[in-house]
Amino acid sequence: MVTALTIAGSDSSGGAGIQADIKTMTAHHVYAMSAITALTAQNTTGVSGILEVPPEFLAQQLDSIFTDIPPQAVKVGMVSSGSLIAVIAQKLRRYGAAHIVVDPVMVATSGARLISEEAISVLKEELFPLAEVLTPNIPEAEVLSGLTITDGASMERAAEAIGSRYGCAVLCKGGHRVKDADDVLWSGGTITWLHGKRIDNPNTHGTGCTLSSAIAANLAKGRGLVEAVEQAKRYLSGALADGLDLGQGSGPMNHAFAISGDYADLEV
Ligand SMILES: Nc1ncnc2c1ncn2[C@@H]1O[C@H](COP(=O)(O)OP(=O)(O)O)[C@@H](O)[C@H]1O
Ligand SMILES: Cc1ncc(COP(=O)(O)OP(=O)(O)O)c(N)n1
Repeated sequence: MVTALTIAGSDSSGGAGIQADIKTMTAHHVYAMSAITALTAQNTTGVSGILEVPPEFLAQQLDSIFTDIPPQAVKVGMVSSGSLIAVIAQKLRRYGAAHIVVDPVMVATSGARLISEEAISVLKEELFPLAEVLTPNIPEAEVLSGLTITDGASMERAAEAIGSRYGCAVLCKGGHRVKDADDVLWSGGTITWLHGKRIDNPNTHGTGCTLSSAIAANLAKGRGLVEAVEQAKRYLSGALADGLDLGQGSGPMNHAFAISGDYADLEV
């Protein structure tokens, strides 16, 4: 079975973070493993608390995983401190991890800040150079590139600036656009637009986590980057279009939209 690992924070409401990643990888028939960086007390209306794991314990989780079931791809999500990022980079290097997707999570939809200022510089120095692809949303791409993004051309410029600086591909996500949901991939000097119809659904909690873990699942299966991103976007759009409506704020998507869940006729 194809295997993948998510290194991210736990979302108690199940729509983002580790929970979204495991659901997404499972929906792709990929065996999902996790290394938890922090617990969040969170629901669809906001984040009320964050409890980071000690760096030594994150290291222990990563050693346990890599020495037993090596993942064929790794997704890195919320990592709030520089010391945790340094541990991740050291372990990914040591074990020669392949197909690393880094979602530079900074702020949740609800407005909660999920990374410290010092951690952003460690992210850039230690983790970005190991990544196959980074997946910033528009505000994150602005922070990382130092450019203002107002349209498709400036999304392309920001993706190129980040990608050429850190030597990896960059998917600048367009969920924060108004009329469409077009994302742009910059990879080795080539621009590929992934056009997405804007779905009229206010429940977008965890879209970024879901997209990045779907990309990791597809890379783990051996797909090339462009195809992995295209397939991931298709999955994300399906989960969003399913129209799940839970909670009082920006709710989660239906990660299981394509799974029947009916095993009555299964012969065992
Ligand atoms: N309303 C929407 N309709 C269709 N796709 C969307 C919508 N909102 C977000 N997306 C898609 O979800 C993915 C995550 O994007 P985005 O919301 O920008 O990331 P983040 O969750 O990190 O802020 C992207 O592929 C984006 O185009
Ligand atoms: C534990 C945890 N990790 C990440 C996020 C942010 O999720 P993301 O999909 O990037 O973005 P939003 O959907 O929240 O905009 C989170 N909330 N919790």
